Amino acid sequence: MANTPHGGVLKDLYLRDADKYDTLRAEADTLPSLVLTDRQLCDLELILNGGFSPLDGFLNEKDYNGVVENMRLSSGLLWSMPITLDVNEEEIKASQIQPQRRIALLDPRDYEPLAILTVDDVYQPNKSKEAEHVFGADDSAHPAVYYLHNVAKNFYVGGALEAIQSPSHYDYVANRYTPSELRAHFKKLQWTRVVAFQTRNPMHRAHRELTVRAARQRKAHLLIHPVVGLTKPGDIDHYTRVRVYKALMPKYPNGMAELSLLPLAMRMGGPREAVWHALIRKNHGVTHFIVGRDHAGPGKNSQGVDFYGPYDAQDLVEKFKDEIGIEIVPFQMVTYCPDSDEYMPADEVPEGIKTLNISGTELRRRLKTGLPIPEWFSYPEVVKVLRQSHPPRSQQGFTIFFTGLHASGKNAIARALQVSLNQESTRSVSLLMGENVRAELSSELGFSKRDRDINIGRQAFVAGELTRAGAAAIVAPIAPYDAARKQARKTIEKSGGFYLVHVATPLEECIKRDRDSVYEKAKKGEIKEFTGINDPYEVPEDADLVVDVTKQSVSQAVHEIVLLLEKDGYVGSS
Ligand SMILES: Nc1ncnc2c1ncn2[C@@H]1O[C@H](COP(=O)(O)OS(=O)(=O)O)[C@@H](OP(=O)(O)O)[C@H]1O
Repeated sequence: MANTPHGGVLKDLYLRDADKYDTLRAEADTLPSLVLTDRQLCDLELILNGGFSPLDGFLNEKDYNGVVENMRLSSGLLWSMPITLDVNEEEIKASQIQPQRRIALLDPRDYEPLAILTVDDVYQPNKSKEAEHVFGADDSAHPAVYYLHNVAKNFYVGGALEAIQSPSHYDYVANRYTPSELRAHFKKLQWTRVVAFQTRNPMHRAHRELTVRAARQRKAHLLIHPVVGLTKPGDIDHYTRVRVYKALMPKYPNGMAELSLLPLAMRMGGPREAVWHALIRKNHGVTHFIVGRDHAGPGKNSQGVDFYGPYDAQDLVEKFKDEIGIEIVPFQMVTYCPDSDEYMPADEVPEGIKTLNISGTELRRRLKTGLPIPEWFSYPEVVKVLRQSHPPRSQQGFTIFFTGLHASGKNAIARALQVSLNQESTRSVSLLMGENVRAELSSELGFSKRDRDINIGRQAFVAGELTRAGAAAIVAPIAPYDAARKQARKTIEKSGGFYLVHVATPLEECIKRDRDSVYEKAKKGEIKEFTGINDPYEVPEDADLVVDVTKQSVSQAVHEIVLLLEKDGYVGSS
């Protein structure tokens, strides 16, 4: 028998409201609407499918205060995380949000109506108090506290929901189970004791050993239940992680474990989050839940100290275990003992026995540099997936962003660099020359500061996309403004390497080299806003390389760029 939902009844609002679909769908078109944020969308999905039972809407002020202050809803039921619908004043006005009003809640990706909210109240939270009580400190080094103060809007709207439809998913659809579906699945499999494992990271051998030990100890089956909603900023993307989980699943004995993806928006709230996670798993029908060391930990606070103690989460779930109604399986991380070639819980390793581990940082370093990842640590199938998503520098994209005056030689160097890079077979090389860009991408733009900034922004966007796809992008605009260049660096660095090369050939030399006599025309006033003559050029102080064709040949300049790329591993290594 699957576990009883929290509060006794699974609040599957899809099932409850299925008969009213046509009416609710038609009503939604007549109502004021609110477009959900990404976090609200995750929360809504779990309210509608019963994952957050007993909630059947976003918290009103009374429930919110109870949850913040005492981890209790006004019904007295335990609930540790405030699930709130934050709005701003404009939205309150535009959607006429006030008690008794009905509001259609829209999916931010396609504006489909997902639910109708009947407003109970609109209230202004004390965010610092929420931070202190829920997350333990009003410190923006905590990602949820940062979100609270910098992203969440200033008013919360409470009220019950009626379900219209679930948000559409286009990835790993077959692996997404609602609580009702999972309960039916367990029934079909005749699973009565199920231990769930929560994760937001790739899984390796240690996790497989840990979960199998938990299942063995409790004579239970295993549910691998990773979060694919929102996790900690900087985490490995969920596409890669799900590929990893799928590669790992065949390593369990047949019939022992199932994989289901949870569209949860994590808060990294440590102890309170562990209680929340346990309640969510209970709603999914699970009977046992693994809580490890530093469960859902956000890392260090602004003083460099961990927000929570390593066992705070285990302690809090233990304190409320009767009310949570799911058996908690506390777990030490298992560690590898090379002498006996086995994994053991860290606290059971006899003194003097050698252990090995590879930290997340070390793993990222090995992926980045292409260094081997030993088989005792992970499965070759898992490593293959990670390597595909984290190719070594030699397979990553980069952008060489030239800046310099007209006729400085940047075009000649850019063309020569393209030819030189074409010798490598690893990536395609795209050259965005100023004149081509002006003809194809920015044909309506002139040379005002605003137009130049737009022009650079467009090139940065294209170069960023090429870089992300693993190509080498060479751009060669004048790019006279520091702020626009810095913005370009910011845009492109998100996708791969970025190098600013200043072609610093002096103006007098550029004028001498100018075969079309454009500088002459500019001096005579025939061309307006001409860089170097009657428009500024801000010399970069952050160039990764400075070249000057009065001091070096084109081929020497190209060689210096290649040396720069080689130093960082983009060319020349396997
Ligand atoms: N007013 C004015 N100022 C500067 N440059 C001018 C101007 N009018 C036309 N041109 C010619 O336009 C070419 C490309 O300019 P860019 O797109 O690189 O300029 S910017 O980066 O947007 O500032 C640039 O050519 P290249 O330097 O050969 O790329 C200029 O010759």
